[in-house]
Amino acid sequence: MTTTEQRTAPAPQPLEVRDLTVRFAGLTALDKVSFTVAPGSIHAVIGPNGAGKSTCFNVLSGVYRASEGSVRLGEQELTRCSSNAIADLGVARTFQNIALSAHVTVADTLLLGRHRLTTSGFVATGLRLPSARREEALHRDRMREIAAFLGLEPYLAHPAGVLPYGLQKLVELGRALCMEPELLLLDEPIAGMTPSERQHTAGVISSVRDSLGISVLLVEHDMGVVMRLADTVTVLDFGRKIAEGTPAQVQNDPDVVRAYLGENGETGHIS
Ligand SMILES: Nc1ncnc2c1ncn2[C@@H]1O[C@H](COP(=O)(O)OP(=O)(O)OP(=O)(O)O)[C@@H](O)[C@H]1O
Repeated sequence: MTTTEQRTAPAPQPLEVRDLTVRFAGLTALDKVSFTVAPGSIHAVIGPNGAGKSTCFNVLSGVYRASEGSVRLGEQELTRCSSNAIADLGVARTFQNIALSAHVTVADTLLLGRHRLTTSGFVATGLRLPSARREEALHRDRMREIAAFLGLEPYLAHPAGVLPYGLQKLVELGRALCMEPELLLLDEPIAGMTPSERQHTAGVISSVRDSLGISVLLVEHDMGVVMRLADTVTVLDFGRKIAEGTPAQVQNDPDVVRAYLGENGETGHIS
């Protein structure tokens, strides 16, 4: 079995966030937040503006350091790991503000996601030794499978940065999937999309769970999509967890309704 194949089916493990606290010069952005992302589930973190969602996301992906608390993927403690080390442990993230190059094809952008799985050394790759060529072919095959899964095959030879925004977001998702993660962190994956792009991407996200068995943690403002996709929803408000449960449970939770009512001053309806 090749290294590539070994990395494609990691045993699913829970992500356990315990008493996560983040302080920025006197402001407590996250206050003892705990939740568990069950293996193979879609877990959403929602909350009004400034609730602490991005801060949480940035700690989980190693961009911010926790002031207190722990984040574990199975037995691995992530809180003191760099972003690269967290990616090596099987956690891939997408970025809200994507910046894909107009000079790099979709295929090469997706292949960037396979970089950390490449085992051939610099010299073998540079000299195009047979072992390096075989490995490259395996990565290209897998990249094509992932592109087909996302519906991106027709665009493989196109420059990524000039595609419509919705397709660029799918390329960004594909780059993360090419890392063969066991946990995918999606930061507002459908923001800025047209209704049909939103529908397609929501379908892709549920297939990531159902067909690939990858756990998904997402931060998303579109409540309709969150309520349709998520198995579990954690609700933050002013850095604290105020509710957690199935979409139906949190939708009817008085604290959640109050938090959103405070924000929009109108209906407090979450849908
Ligand atoms: N790097 C930082 N330095 C100082 N304060 C920060 C920093 N990042 C976030 N904050 C503050 O932490 C709090 C939580 O912000 P965060 O961006 O995590 O909320 P959010 O729920 O993602 O909001 P939004 O939905 O508007 O993106 C806010 O008061 C914000 O101003």
